[in-house]
Amino acid sequence: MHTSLILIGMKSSGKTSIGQVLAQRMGVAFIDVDQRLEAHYLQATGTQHTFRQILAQHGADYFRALEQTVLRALATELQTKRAVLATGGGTVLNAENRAILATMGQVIYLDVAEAVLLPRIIAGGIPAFFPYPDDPERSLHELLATRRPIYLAMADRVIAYSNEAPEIVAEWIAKA
Ligand SMILES: Nc1ncnc2c1ncn2[C@@H]1O[C@H](COP(=O)(O)OP(=O)(O)O)[C@@H](O)[C@H]1O
Ligand SMILES: O=C(O)C1=C[C@@H](OP(=O)(O)O)[C@@H](O)[C@H](O)C1
Ligand SMILES: [Mg+2]
Repeated sequence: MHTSLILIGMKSSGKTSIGQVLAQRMGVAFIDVDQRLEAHYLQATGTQHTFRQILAQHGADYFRALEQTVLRALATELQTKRAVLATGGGTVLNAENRAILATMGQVIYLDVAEAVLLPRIIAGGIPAFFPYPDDPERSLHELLATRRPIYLAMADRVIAYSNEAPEIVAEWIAKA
């Protein structure tokens, strides 16, 4: 079944915020890979941690393995359920993850300029995966240089926006 909408894009591009609004508007379930990862971690360890804490404490390899486990389970779940799925910014870096996402539905890339992303990311706190913690601008620039071609190649649709509210962007996605 190819009816779910999959949101991909850089950290703070609005996948979670827009996805929630979009799912409500469409009357379908909202699923966030990072939230599922937190739930999986809680079940496995008995400890309640945010996805940021899991990444910071256990490192990227552990985080990516957990993310893939969650995605494999979601592939089965979305065979019988229509949803808006918000991925994490790095979910599509893995080839198997990309193949799984492609089976789930229409992939939408939220393409947001660096100048818009940077203040959002700084406001949220520099993520553990940024290569230069003291230079978020350079970190973001390098990450986007690597990731943007992957996001573009994987996307069925590209939604470019800058400071429009999640409600507005959700409306564009739902109407097109
Ligand atoms: N359209 C938007 N306009 C302004 N701020 C936004 C918008 N979308 C998200 N944000 C802010 O950016 C941060 C990250 O948003 P989030 O939805 O978690 O993005 P993602 O899931 O892509 O990392 C949050 O603080 C959120 O309030
Ligand atoms: O870009 C990334 O590599 C990541 C983005 C995060 O999700 P959001 O893009 O929803 O913030 C989360 O999965 C993790 O911190 C890694
Ligand atoms: Mg998110």
